[in-house]
Amino acid sequence: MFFFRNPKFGSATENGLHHDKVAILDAGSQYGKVIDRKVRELQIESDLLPLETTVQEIKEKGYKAILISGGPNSVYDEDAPSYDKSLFTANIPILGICYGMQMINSEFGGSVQKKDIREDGQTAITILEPTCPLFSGLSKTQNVLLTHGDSVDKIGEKMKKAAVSSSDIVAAIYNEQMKIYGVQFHPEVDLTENGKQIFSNFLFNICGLTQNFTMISRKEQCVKYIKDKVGNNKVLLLVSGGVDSTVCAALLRYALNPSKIIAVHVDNGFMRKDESDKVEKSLKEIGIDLIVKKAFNQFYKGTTAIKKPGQMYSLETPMLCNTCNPEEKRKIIGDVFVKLTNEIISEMNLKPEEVVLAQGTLRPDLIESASSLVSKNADTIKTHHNDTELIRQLRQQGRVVEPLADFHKDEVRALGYDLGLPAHLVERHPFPGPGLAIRILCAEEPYMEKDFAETQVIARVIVDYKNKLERKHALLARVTEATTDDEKKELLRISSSYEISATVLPIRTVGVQGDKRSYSYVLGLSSQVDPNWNDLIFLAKLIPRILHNINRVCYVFGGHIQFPISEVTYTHISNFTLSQLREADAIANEVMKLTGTTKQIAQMPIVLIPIHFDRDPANKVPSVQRSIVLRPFLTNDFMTGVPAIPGSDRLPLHVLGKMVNEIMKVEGISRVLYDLTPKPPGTTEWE
Ligand SMILES: Nc1ncnc2c1ncn2[C@@H]1O[C@H](COP(=O)(O)OP(=O)(O)OP(=O)(O)O)[C@@H](O)[C@H]1O
Ligand SMILES: O=c1[nH]c(=O)c2[nH+]cn([C@@H]3O[C@H](COP(=O)(O)O)[C@@H](O)[C@H]3O)c2[nH]1
Ligand SMILES: NC(=O)CC[C@H](N)C(=O)O
Ligand SMILES: [Mg+2]
Repeated sequence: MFFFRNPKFGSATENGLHHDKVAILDAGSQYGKVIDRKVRELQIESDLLPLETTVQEIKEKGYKAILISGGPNSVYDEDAPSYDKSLFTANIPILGICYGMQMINSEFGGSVQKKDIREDGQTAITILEPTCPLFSGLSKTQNVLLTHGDSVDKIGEKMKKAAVSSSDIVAAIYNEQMKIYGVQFHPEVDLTENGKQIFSNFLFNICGLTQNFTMISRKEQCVKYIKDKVGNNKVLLLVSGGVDSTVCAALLRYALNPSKIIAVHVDNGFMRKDESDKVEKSLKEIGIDLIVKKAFNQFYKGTTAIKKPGQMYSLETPMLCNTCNPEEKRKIIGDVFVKLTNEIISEMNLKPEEVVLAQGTLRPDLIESASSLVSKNADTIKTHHNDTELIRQLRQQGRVVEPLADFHKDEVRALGYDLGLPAHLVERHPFPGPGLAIRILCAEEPYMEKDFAETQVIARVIVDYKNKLERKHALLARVTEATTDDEKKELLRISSSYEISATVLPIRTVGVQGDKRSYSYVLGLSSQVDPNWNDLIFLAKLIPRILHNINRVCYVFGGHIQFPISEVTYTHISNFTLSQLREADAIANEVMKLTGTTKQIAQMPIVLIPIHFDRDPANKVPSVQRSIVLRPFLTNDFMTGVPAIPGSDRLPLHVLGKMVNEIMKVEGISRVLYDLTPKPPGTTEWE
């Protein structure tokens, strides 16, 4: 079976020494490749293998330790992915992460259950066993990333509880003699502050591995890969002007004769204000002449064939301009990109079989799209435009060149500098290929399921905790049972200081919880006085933990929201909505540029949502007003991240105030919102 180890990157080393190797068994985590990366950063060779890999194979191939990743499934489900049960008696040290820990616990006779509390985001855990070798050298309290809905209930026989979360959920288990360890949190991501130390404790102190694996220069690996893949063909490179495609262009230039490279920029009509002109100029500066293809109509009226679950055949979607479903929008856009490249090839009188397609695809694009290139068990969080069905078919034919497919954004930037690219290109904020089209939240009717009303009530109990406690509100237990004593104290303090309103918005956005896609409501918080931002950040972390159908929490500027919201403004991608969003996006970016804020923030999606606030529900005339969301986001590798806190060095309040005031002047804008949600549970983009 073709699996995982990216064959193009082999396992070559410079020093020719024997290496201790680690097997990473993949249960479908969003972070499998991040585990691999962290292990390699510690100079240990690793291979990402399917979860069902047998102990025999692991032994034959000489792996000295096993890491089991997280994954979207539940161990108690009948269709949970299978694995070799003798893993745990094979005398090979094991570290199970999240789903991996839940597997260990069940295997040792313990129980794993879906609890009322979910934990998604950075949380403090307490180490109960200071002598546990996994936590050697660490202080009692650790900030870690948790993202799970299932939790260990009864601890497995022979296992000892090593740590608990602030919600008193088991955070680590172990058996020191058997060298078997499980952590509910994710030591591989940046949001686990001492993750590297934990890996180092496991790999060196517990497994006794030797640190001597050095990869050959990644630049040289890329060059070899490009030469092999392109061979005697020409290469048509899709250049958005973003970081990845610019670095990819520079790599192709470094590896190939320029006459072999056709660089195409597509102006799909969803770019930012004046973006395509700027891209053409800046690529010229680094010696790349772009063919610019204007194709607004092709995208706007684009369709694609999609096979839905239960359907026998693929059916053609409606046109993009009539489509609301974000996954369908993404698939149409991705496929139109491919159709366009075919047109360009024939316009240039080239033979399709003599041209390969190059893209600046990165590791997270493939992980989130659940590409079989990276995992068999992963859930699709969102289909990136550069990994749609048509692209997958071309890949199978060996016609796609993606030298950066094993990289994360921060690694691409390092390579960009290595190739001599200027900082203003390397440090650009990412901008998704489908552009503004996936930042216009389209809707024809409100999303209000059976749970809408109850969710609204519980959200109010949370933000008005003090009063609801005094009046012994009927749904109080939903909050008290899901919170710790410290959190209850915080809620009491916050709700005593000033009045915060909570309004569920009848729209859906995409998120990621426990390695699974979520697609659910947004909660808007509002207040008459200026908010305390740290309190709001606390609420934004807590609320999705109690209300799992809320995957995003925003602050809504402009005083208390006047009425509950039960309608949406009919919204599709159109010239008008595009121009509204383009204007708001240009304002936010200009303010960031003028105030030197751009480099303090990793990315700042600006999103148009079909919500008209403060509208008397008695008014039956359809609304034409919409709102704008700001999403200032901090991250390195885009797999996890946190919102920038207003008033911090990252985003001074006067800068934010200026953005909000200016955006409110855009025609047809009702209010401006600020997305306070970490990833997980909210992804960077809303769709
Ligand atoms: N407008 C476009 N024209 C041509 N190619 C595009 C366009 N948008 C995206 N692509 C292709 O899709 C790939 C993935 O897009 P993505 O946004 O992830 O990367 P990028 O635009 O190169 O960098 P960044 O993540 O910094 O925006 C690009 O590398 C490029 O090959
Ligand atoms: O080229 C792209 N095509 C896409 O379809 C796409 N979707 C998300 N993104 C970018 O990926 C990063 C992670 O995004 P999320 O946290 O929203 O999943 C962020 O940087 C997003 O902007 C895309 N880039
Ligand atoms: N990230 C994970 O591995 C999640 C495991 C399991 N699906 C849960 O939600 O608990
Ligand atoms: Mg881009």
